[in-house]
Amino acid sequence: MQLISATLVQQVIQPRPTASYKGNYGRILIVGGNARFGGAAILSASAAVYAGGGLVSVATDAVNRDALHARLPEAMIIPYDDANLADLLQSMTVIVIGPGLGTDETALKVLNTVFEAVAPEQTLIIDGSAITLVATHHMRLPKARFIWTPHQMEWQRLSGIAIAAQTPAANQAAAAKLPGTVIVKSHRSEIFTPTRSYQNPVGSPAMATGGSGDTLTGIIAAFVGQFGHRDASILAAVYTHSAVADLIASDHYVALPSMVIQALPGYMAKMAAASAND
Ligand SMILES: NC(=O)C1=CN([C@@H]2O[C@H](COP(=O)(O)OP(=O)(O)OC[C@H]3O[C@@H](n4cnc5c(N)ncnc54)[C@H](O)[C@@H]3O)[C@@H](O)[C@H]2O)[C@@H](O)CC1
Ligand SMILES: Nc1ncnc2c1ncn2[C@@H]1O[C@H](COP(=O)(O)OP(=O)(O)O)[C@@H](O)[C@H]1O
Ligand SMILES: [Mg+2]
Repeated sequence: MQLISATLVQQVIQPRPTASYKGNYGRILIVGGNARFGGAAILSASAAVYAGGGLVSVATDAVNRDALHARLPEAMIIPYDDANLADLLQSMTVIVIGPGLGTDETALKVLNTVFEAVAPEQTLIIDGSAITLVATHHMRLPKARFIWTPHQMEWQRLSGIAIAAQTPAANQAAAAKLPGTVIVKSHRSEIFTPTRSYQNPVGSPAMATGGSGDTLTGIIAAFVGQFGHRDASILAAVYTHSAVADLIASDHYVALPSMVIQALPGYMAKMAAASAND
């Protein structure tokens, strides 16, 4: 299993071309946030904006509108039960579904809408409640460029492998049965692409707080939106999430998701400058 390195991150995060605009950096839709877990969608969307996503929209429970606008005016909003959701989905580069979505009937309906609308060239990041829904309802998967981001319990539900039996070899075999890339999150997350496996060498228990995984989904979405859907973009996103948290944890006991999000543009500027100096 190969370790992800800072060098790879510097290769991925390049200075932006002068002649570019928001349309060059990805159209991202975050689908999630029910009445109870609105914060998860706000964190995911905030991470996508602060990690450089060009245009970020959120499909969420209507009750989250004011909080999202107040916290993140850069994001656009649509209620996730709006009849126009299917049309909006078709214009996206990257779709994240699951942070705070919940697992009730509304959530299942929203997930079905996304599965019906998604096209093969679109990136679909499946996280949180959406993983639990796919696992419990044994849902048929559409054609798309999948990225799965289960924590160990979600991975147990999806793969059938008990947490204690989640060895790299067992995880790799189960990941190979799923389309796309699987990120099995833990204190040392493992990333399985269709052909290779990697481990994230950074990160700490300062990240062990609700919302850390929601934040990761937004960073992955922004990196794929800006730097293309390739293994390097996904690996660099995983590393960046933890490396930023490590910087914060050097003088803070906890690296809260909101703190990580705030620190993303500064970290990315340093990586881009390092890549420009190579
Ligand atoms: N601010 C918010 O609105 C937040 C909403 N969240 C959302 O809440 C929904 C439920 O997600 P949860 O992950 O809380 O619930 P889950 O029920 O999916 O997983 C939590 C359960 O798994 C167990 N577990 C074992 N190993 C674990 C591991 N390595 N990591 C995490 N759990 C492990 C826990 O003990 C617990 O019983 C998701 O949609 C999620 O996105 C969470 O992200 C927390 C923050
Ligand atoms: N002890 C730890 N060391 C390193 N990273 C951790 C640790 N605990 C949690 N993380 C990271 O935090 C994130 C947690 O994701 P998840 O459980 O989905 O959070 P949530 O759903 O609450 O947002 C993952 O990226 C995981 O790798
Ligand atoms: Mg999660």
